[in-house]
Amino acid sequence: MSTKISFDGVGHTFPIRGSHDRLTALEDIDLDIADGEFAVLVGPSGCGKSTLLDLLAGLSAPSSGRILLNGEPVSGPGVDRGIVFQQYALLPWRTAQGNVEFGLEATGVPKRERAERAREYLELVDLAAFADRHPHELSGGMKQRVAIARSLAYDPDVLLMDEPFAALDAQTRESLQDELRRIWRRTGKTVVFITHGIDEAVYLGQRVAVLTSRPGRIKSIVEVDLDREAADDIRSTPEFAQHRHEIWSLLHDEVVRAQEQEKEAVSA
Ligand SMILES: Nc1ncnc2c1ncn2[C@@H]1O[C@H](COP(=O)(O)OP(=O)(O)OP(=O)(O)O)[C@@H](O)[C@H]1O
Repeated sequence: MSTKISFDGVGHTFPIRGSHDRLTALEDIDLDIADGEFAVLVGPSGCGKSTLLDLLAGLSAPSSGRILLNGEPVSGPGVDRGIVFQQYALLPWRTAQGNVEFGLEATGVPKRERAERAREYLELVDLAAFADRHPHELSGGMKQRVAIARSLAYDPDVLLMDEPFAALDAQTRESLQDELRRIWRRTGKTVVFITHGIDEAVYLGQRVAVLTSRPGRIKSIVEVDLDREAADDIRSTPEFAQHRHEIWSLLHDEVVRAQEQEKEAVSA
């Protein structure tokens, strides 16, 4: 399968307030993601996951190294990448339909086609019946489905998801995980998904990249090899538990180190 995204020696630093030093958030990230792959990034708090996604989204430029999308350096945001954040970022004064159409307005899709396409993507996330509702009339899970529909409606190549289900209750999260896998299989998009949840990573990812504590580096990449047809409840199988434990073990030391870093930062 062809490579869709390449992180090639990517590093990123931020200025530290009141100091001439800089904080190294990411260091020497090398990672290739294939066209159509579902890649998950996990790592301790503050290790640079969101920074990595922002760089891929083109919201900022890496301090070192380069990021290639379809072989071309990322030089800014583009409609080839859809982003879904933890917070829904929906426009409160627009209906679900209006929110999905909003993404299409910027891309110059004619009005009638916008309405049709928004309808189609609301159907894809099972929300056609709620097209006329405003965000305050929707549950958290529904809002996040609208956000996913909005990102998919302008047909990006790549879907970037930064802890999109973190604010949801456990049942809603699991049903959205199923829905996302179904959408991914149906659309063939490349997905880069950030999470704190090990179960979520194993359930969703074809590969899970585990990052170190700050500065974030790739510690290990775990291939998730599950026979999803074999069990109704895949999360309770021994294979699932084995993958879960492998990632947990890789993360454990990094989380301890990240907590120490946090304590040092508070007492500095
Ligand atoms: N604009 C900024 N200016 C200065 N420091 C920043 C900035 N953005 C992020 N950082 C720092 O860079 C490091 C990485 O942050 P980032 O948000 O990418 O981590 P993360 O892994 O996504 O964390 P979490 O899992 O808690 O969301 C943190 O130490 C953070 O404080």
